[in-house]
Amino acid sequence: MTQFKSEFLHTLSERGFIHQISDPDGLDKKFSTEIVTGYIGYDPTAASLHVGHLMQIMMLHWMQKTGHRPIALMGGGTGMIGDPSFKDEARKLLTVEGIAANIDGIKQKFANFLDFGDGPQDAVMANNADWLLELGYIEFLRGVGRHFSVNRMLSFDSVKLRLDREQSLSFLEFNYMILQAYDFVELNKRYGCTLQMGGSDQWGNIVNGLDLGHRMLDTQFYALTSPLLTTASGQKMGKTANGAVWLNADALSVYDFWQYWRNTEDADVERFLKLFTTLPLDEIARVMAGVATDINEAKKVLATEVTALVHGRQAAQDAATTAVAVFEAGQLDLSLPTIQIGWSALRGGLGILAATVTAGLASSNGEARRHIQGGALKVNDQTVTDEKMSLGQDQVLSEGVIKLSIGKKRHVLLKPV
Ligand SMILES: Nc1ncnc2c1ncn2[C@@H]1O[C@H](COP(=O)(O)OP(=O)(O)OP(=O)(O)O)[C@@H](O)[C@H]1O
Ligand SMILES: N[C@@H](Cc1ccc(O)cc1)C(=O)O
Repeated sequence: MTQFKSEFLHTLSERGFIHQISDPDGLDKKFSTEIVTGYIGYDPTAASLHVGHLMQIMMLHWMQKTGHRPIALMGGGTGMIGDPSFKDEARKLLTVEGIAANIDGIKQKFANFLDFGDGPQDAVMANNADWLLELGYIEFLRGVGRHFSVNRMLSFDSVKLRLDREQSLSFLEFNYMILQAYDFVELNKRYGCTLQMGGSDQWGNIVNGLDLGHRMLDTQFYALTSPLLTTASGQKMGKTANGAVWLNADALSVYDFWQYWRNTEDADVERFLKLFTTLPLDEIARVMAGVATDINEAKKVLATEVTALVHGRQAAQDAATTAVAVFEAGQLDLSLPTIQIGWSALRGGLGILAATVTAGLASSNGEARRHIQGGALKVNDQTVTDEKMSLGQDQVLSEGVIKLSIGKKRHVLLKPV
């Protein structure tokens, strides 16, 4: 591990955030001697950010914690195009209304991690729609486009895959790199920003910005990327069989979010404590020292700390309490994720396959059937063996709900209304 002198790079390095830096010594010196302004961009591709983005948010958080100024950039303009980096096909084009709604959805979470304001170390929220949407085409090509070599743009790994497979890379997508590079220049003009960070898939886009800063402003910019995380078993971090692990509670319940972390593989616990919590390293060492007797305690600390950062301490503690009630005391806990169903559906008899899909515990009847065949599906803690079973009023417990479970850890309450 490189020994950095600045608190920011030292912190990032010892917690496992650094994949690549464009000029490590120069950047270290800069962080040691001045307040640095740096940014990360987030395209509004969904109404919530997911756990993959969390690492990128934590980097901004550490920037501010160590006395620097982070910018969270919403990609209201770049979201109109879609970043082709390492994607094997074009993303679906988002509508203008969809982008606005997604930005509303993802914006709020940043306040849990950053303090926004007008002071020199206060975080800034910007939106590249403010400058990208009003660019004049010819003027832009003459002012910015002339600095880009198509030959070089085609040489980046981020687009190689498409070209090698002879899959189409539209001209629209090909422009993405230039616009992200231009954002860097614009953020420098507006806020004195000299650093761009992102996941390692962003390297190509970021170094294009470095070149453009040099050519247009004769200013040195810096790039810092984090590794793209995979779990110990090789899965892309943040994606589960049921979809992404969203940060917004209306997209994934706080309880399910807590459970995701509680289910961390043993080999990932320490790494994730460093990346996704703000616990000091000596505290993490203390937590890990207890692992020899019970790694589950460390997983609970991880789950509660990450959930507290993302959803607040109270919600995290409630989720932890619910989990204890559900797994350790075997009680029915009414704060489990609950889905309302009509009484009329229940009176007519609700097929177990449809009920499992409605509860979100399977994405299709076929998957629900496989859960039953594997002995994983339970109704009110009783294993279901008959896929023709139907749920009726008899299954409604005194608490007014029917409990559906897959295995020991996924539970949903169906509440007839
Ligand atoms: N597993 C991860 N580890 C670290 N950073 C990640 C991870 N996943 C995503 N990111 C960061 O978040 C940004 C957005 O990622 P990405 O575009 O892959 O997410 P997405 O919108 O959910 O797309 P998709 O589902 O198509 O992969 C990336 O540029 C990357 O920097
Ligand atoms: N390209 C980034 C988002 C981004 C957008 C604009 C920027 O200036 C920087 C980054 C991503 O796909 O995650």
